[in-house]
Amino acid sequence: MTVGQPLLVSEIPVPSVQYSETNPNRRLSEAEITQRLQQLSGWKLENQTLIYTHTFNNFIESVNFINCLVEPAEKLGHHPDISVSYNKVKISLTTHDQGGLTSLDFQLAETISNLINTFSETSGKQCTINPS
Ligand SMILES: C[C@H](O)[C@H](O)[C@H]1CNC2=NC(N)=NC(=O)C2=N1
Repeated sequence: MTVGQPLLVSEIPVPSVQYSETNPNRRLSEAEITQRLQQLSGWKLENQTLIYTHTFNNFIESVNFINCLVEPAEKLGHHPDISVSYNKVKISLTTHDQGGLTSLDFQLAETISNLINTFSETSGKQCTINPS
């Protein structure tokens, strides 16, 4: 990754394999959620939803960051709910099909945390979506 260049999303660390399982779409128990949440910094739990709010410098950065979420979401086949208020982006993750949290939410949360860290370190503050 080159500072000043758009961030190539495919360079972002992929979700860890520690939660990979035969059925990542299985609804997790309360105990599993509590355990997994401990390893996820900055996210809070509200009504079977993982929530993360990040403050950027301005609206352009907020929108650019949301664009960075397209590729990982499409790759996982799992999509965040997003709200934007100028420089604040609120990301909510839950598995709508299951009516609760699954491994997919934790995988996506981890990816998003990695993305935010890398995004904030690059002066380009935008992502290039890998066409492949
Ligand atoms: C068919 C398709 O894969 C499903 O509808 C996926 C799409 N993305 C999704 N994203 C989220 N967050 N929850 C889902 O239940 C969900 N379902």
